[in-house]
Amino acid sequence: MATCTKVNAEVEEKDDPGAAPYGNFINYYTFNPPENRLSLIPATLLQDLGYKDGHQNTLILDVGCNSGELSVAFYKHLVPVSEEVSDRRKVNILGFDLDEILIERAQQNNPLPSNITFIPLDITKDDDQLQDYLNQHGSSHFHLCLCLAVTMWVHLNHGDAGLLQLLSRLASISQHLLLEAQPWKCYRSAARRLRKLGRSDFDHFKSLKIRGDVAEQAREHLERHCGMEVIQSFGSTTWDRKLLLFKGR
Ligand SMILES: C[S@@+](CC[C@H](N)C(=O)[O-])C[C@H]1O[C@@H](n2cnc3c(N)ncnc32)[C@H](O)[C@@H]1O
Repeated sequence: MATCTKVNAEVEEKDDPGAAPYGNFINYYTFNPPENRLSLIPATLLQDLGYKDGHQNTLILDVGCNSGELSVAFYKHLVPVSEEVSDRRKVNILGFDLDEILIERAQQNNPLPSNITFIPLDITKDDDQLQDYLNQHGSSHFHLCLCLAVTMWVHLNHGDAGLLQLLSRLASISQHLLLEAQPWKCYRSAARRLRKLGRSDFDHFKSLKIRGDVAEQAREHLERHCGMEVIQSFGSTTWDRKLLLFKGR
């Protein structure tokens, strides 16, 4: 319990979470630094998934990348600076977020613009940009998709159907999916924060049928309806959230 509540307390002090109804906190990485997740993910992940030896081009998608710090740190974690330039060219990340200001910051601070691209995009809207990116890179899918700390925001703002559509869409364009779903206690905290600010509740909070163990229900959907299966669990983050790796069957 402590982790989520602590974070929420910090958020309440540092900025106005009511102004971040999509989880688009302006200083997210000051209270959840990339290391919190990266310490659980092996630096050999791409080799482990069979992507580095002779693979032409490895494409990674970072869903809801906020200001891009985790995308950059993830890239550096998996592709060490010491590697040959030709190897670096083979791994590309596309990070996107619905918040254009966060994406501008990500673009301005991007240390590897030939490998990492940031674009503004709302995943709940039909958009050709992901397909365009895949076409440009001559691939029919992303090899690895990161969906970290995003599911709750799509769920609260777009309901059960929105959450399931998000998972289905990501499964349809990814070979592997690394998922960190926020647990139910975070939903309650997010809704409480909004109420405390005198704003109306998230549109869907009270009517959600997917509640309780959200990560488990996300897993069931991916396995039963999207042709994916869990191949690894990287344990739980310091915020008590599971990091699950799925693979398309
Ligand atoms: C809590 S932050 C997590 C950032 C990052 N994924 C991480 O784990 O470090 C959630 C991010 O998801 C973004 N987001 C929420 N709904 C989205 C949507 N429909 N499309 C794209 N981004 C979205 C928010 O703007 C926010 O930056």
